[in-house]
Amino acid sequence: MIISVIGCGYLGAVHAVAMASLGHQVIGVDVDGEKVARLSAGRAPFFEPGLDEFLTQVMATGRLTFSTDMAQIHPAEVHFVAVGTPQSATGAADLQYVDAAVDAALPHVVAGSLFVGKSTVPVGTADRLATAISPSGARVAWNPEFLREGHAIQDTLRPDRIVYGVGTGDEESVRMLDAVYADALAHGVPRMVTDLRTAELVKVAANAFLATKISFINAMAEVAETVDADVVALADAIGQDARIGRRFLDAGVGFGGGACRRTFGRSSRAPRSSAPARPPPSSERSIGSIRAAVSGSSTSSPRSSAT
Ligand SMILES: NC(=O)C1=CN([C@@H]2O[C@H](COP(=O)(O)OP(=O)(O)OC[C@H]3O[C@@H](n4cnc5c(N)ncnc54)[C@H](O)[C@@H]3O)[C@@H](O)[C@H]2O)C=CC1
Ligand SMILES: O=C(O)[C@H]1O[C@H](OP(=O)(O)OP(=O)(O)OC[C@H]2O[C@@H](n3ccc(=O)[nH]c3=O)[C@H](O)[C@@H]2O)[C@H](O)[C@@H](O)[C@@H]1O
Repeated sequence: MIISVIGCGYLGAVHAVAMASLGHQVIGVDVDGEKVARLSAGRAPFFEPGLDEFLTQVMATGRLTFSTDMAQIHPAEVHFVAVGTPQSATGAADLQYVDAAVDAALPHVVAGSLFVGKSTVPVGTADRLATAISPSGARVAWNPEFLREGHAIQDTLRPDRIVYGVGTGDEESVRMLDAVYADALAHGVPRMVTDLRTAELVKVAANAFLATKISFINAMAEVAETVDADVVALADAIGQDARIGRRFLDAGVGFGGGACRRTFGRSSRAPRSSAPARPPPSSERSIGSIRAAVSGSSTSSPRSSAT
């Protein structure tokens, strides 16, 4: 297939090279000329193990190019939107880059092509974009990304699941995404088809759950410290329970990754030096933070404020 990737940062650059490695023709577009120049020279603008070598190898096939010129996306059948959605001052995701990218792309897309959102967005974003995009004859799907930095290539080529959020009865988008992900699907990667809102919420829920695990083990670390117990042994022991699992149960200074912070705000735990211990985030605060991430607002309910 012919694919465009709009936004070639961490997610987009890895996605672009991974898709081209599978035989797709890929054009990556970014507003950052320096980033495009580096990628075009086969050098990643960030460190990800193996990415420079992978880029060089795939670019030699002629199937992968990068540009700052949005007009280059014209022949693409599928446009992945992978621009940043940083946390704004209110705690909500800032969607200005998503909106600007779609606005810039629209004059160049052909009827029947498909916008596929990969950026992490508040619920309702895809519906809103679909309204703006439909006059062009293009459609919208949401395909959240779960890659881990440091394992980004492997996670992109062989994710543990693929989620397609599509509009009601939109079989054509499913067919097109199946063609994009044919290799992973042929290797047994599970794929789930949901509505647009569920796909957006799946991503927020996954990050919220991971943040909850870290917050929990950090709270247990404080308890363990108080009673002179060993939190690592504790995590090993409870992690043996298949219902709990050992992963994401390493106590530390609290979650600091971009996505977990976007869901929950600041770090879940102060450094040990800030004793006395303070309680973990209350369920009330956690749910409030999830609401903000879901709705794009720190105060309103998910349904009422989704945009
Ligand atoms: N980095 C990660 O591990 C993961 C990121 N995500 C989500 O993916 C999205 C992107 O994240 P990253 O790649 O980490 O961000 P990033 O900041 O590395 O990359 C974003 C890119 O978008 C470009 N951009 C901004 N406006 C543009 C426009 N109008 N047209 C074209 N390009 C434009 C920027 O120049 C930048 O290169 C975010 O929503 C993030 O939450 C989701 C899963 C994993
Ligand atoms: O949506 C996203 O963008 C990404 O969000 C998270 O990634 P991220 O928030 O960037 O950071 P992680 O590397 O997952 O780690 C979060 C933080 O928690 C800490 N952590 C992690 C695991 C653990 O057991 N304990 C712990 O303290 C890490 O050291 C790190 O500071 C998810 O792990 C990714 O799968 C997801 O794709």
